[in-house]
Formats: sequence, C-alpha cells, structure tokens
Amino acid sequence: MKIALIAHDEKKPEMARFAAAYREILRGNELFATGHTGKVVADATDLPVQRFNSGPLGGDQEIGALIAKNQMDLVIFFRDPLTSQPHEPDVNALIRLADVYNTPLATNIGTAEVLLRGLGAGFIDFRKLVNGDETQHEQYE
Ligand SMILES: O=C(CO)COP(=O)(O)O
Repeated sequence: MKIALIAHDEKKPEMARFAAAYREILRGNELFATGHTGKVVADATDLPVQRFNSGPLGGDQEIGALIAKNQMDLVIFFRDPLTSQPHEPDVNALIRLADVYNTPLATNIGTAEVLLRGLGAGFIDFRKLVNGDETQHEQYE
C-alpha cells in the first residue's frame, strides 16, 4: 500500500511518536511524505520515505496528484487546526481529492490509529481492486 504522511509544524512531534508506535504496520508499505515531515518520519522509524517538496512549496499538491491518479491508498495528515497556513488552498485541495477518489484520510491521531489498525487487519485491501492487483483482478474477471 502507498501511504502518505503529512504533518504541520505544530503536529510534527505527534507524527514522530505516531510513526514510531506504528512502525511495524508501516513497514512493508511504501511511505511518502511532504519534505520536512518525511525527515521526521524517517528519523523516527528508520524506514525509507519518498519525500516530496515541503508543503508550502507544493508538496501537498504533489501528493494530491498521486491521489488523482489513484496511486495513493491512505493519507494521514495531521493538520494544525489552530494556526493559519499560507498554503491553505493546497491543503483543502488535497483533502478534496481524497474525497473525490475515496482515499481513506485521517486528519487527527484518533482516526489515524483506526486507519492503521484497519490496514494491519486488511480492511484497506479494497484498494488493491482500484490499483489493479493481479490476483484480485483474476478473481473478479
Ligand atoms: O505544510 C505541510 C502540509 O501542508 C507539511 O510540509 P512539511 O512536511 O514540508 O513541513
């Protein structure tokens, strides 16, 4: 599964703790992140993370583009609800695209825990259908 991890600055410590706590579930998936969040996650987990631009410099849009191509399976985006962001339109666009493409997205740690536990239990496997997983295709042909 392709998982995007994003956190605004005030939420980066929480993202580091979260990623470390769920390292074993995250491991074995492809991790993507905006620039600074990617470093935080890589440092906290020692897992490989494909990093895009920093959010204000277009990273949210890059992840949004993957969602629009149905190439992102799950998004965890710890937004800071108490600080205005210069790139708020990009943030909203990413969340809107997740809704367009029915991509599971968590914007707080409560939902994120449910999503990652669901991932570990196989509840996100429906995304394999969307992604053209070979075995699933055969099953539905
Ligand atoms: O601003 C962000 C998301 O909107 C996050 O960007 P960074 O991970 O580069 O700090």
